[in-house]
Amino acid sequence: MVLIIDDDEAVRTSLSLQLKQAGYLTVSVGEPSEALRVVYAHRLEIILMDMNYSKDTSGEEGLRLLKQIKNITPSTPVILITGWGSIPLAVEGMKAGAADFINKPWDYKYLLQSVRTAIRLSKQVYEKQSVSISRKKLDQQYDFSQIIGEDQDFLKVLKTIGTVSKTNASILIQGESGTGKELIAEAVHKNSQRSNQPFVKVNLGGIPTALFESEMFGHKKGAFTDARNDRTGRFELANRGTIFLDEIGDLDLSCQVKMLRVLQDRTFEVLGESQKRTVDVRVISATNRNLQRMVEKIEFREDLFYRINLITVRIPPLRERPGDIPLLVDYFINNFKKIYKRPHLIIDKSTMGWLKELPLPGNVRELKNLVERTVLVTERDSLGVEDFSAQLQSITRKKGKDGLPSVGAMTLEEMEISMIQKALEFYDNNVSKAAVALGLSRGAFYRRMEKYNIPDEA
Ligand SMILES: Nc1ncnc2c1ncn2[C@@H]1O[C@H](COP(=O)(O)OP(=O)(O)OP(=O)(O)O)[C@@H](O)[C@H]1O
Repeated sequence: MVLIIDDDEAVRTSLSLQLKQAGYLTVSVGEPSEALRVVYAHRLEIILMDMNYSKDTSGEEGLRLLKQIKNITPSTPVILITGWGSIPLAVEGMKAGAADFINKPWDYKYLLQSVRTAIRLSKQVYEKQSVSISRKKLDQQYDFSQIIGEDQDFLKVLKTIGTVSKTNASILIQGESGTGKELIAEAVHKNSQRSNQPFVKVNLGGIPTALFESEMFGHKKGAFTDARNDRTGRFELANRGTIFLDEIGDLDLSCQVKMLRVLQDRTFEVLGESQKRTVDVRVISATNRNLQRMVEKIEFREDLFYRINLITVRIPPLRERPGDIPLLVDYFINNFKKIYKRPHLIIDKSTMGWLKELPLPGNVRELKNLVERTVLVTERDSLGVEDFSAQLQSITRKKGKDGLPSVGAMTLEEMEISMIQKALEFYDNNVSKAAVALGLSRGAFYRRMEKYNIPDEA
């Protein structure tokens, strides 16, 4: 798919028409924030983008957007298109990673040639990289023993974290729910020089704002009414080791300031104590939200964003790496053989093929739960499509007396994702109608779509 970004509707329409005629699928947007949403949600062949989005004709906005895109998806080629083309801007754009630079009004033939060349070159680079990343080689260098996957995009993630694990660089792990963010964070720690020191996980989404400081920095007895004893904060517990800040996108603005302070100078104050304490931690953060977009909407502090993402990795959702599904299923089955003492469990090839086609919005976690439930419920050792599909239905359709799935069948988040997808399907991707049906405003509905990376197909 080709993404076209231009604030001029006429340009979007004519580019889209010309590319469609040449056989490309296109999606067009009018402003940078929308563009980033598409970049996060889709795998794109190429991006064609304007350099100016307001009255300012310096091309600065375009350069900023280009850098953001390259940060998210370095391998996707980007062609810059502008009516104010100038050599210095072209040079700046190429330096920032653009594949080509075209002036408006463009020549149709040249445009197509440029698009084709950029796509071909990026494929060649991709293939070269594919050859160079081998799972075997990575396993010789690093300990990724609990992590299954051979997809090239996934291996790129492993290669990056392997390379940076020995440094103290802060890492931001982005990915949908259940893609293995925590597993990757643990692997960074395991492969670092801090591996013998603590790895402390904090679920920031689960800490009420009022308790944030006491939880993160600790308190002295009597610091506030309920402080009956001294308490050690998470940062101190992680001293000399790694702190894993999960769901960092859920932190509210007041807590973000406090987090920024400790991350900036590695000092903090225990509640009820006036002296500052120093801590030595490596910081790994994770989120399934689009932080870049939150920064634009002033929901996430830009300074904190830059502080946590010296290195960013995006774990591809399972639907982008279906080839890993059989490997994961085999791995889970082998584990369950031991755990449930069923040494003869097997799955035939056609069942594996069927599993590969499943949408699995809950990613690896959903697949693991599905396999486990099927193993538990099926008495036969040979597991077939009907056994898995019965369990799938039991998640999506089995209702308790009260009309809800049975407890343990689904997490609240999985239910929310399923309901949003169902409403979109029912209303033929009409977001307004789907939002009303679920009792949400359009904005709130979009925020959830973005949170769960549900693409806007309208
Ligand atoms: N590549 C993988 N190989 C083996 N197991 C995996 C892999 N990825 C994920 N898992 C397993 O799937 C489950 C979910 O993984 P994890 O908790 O790391 O996901 P997450 O992205 O942190 O999820 P959330 O965003 O909901 O916190 C875990 O049981 C984990 O061990």
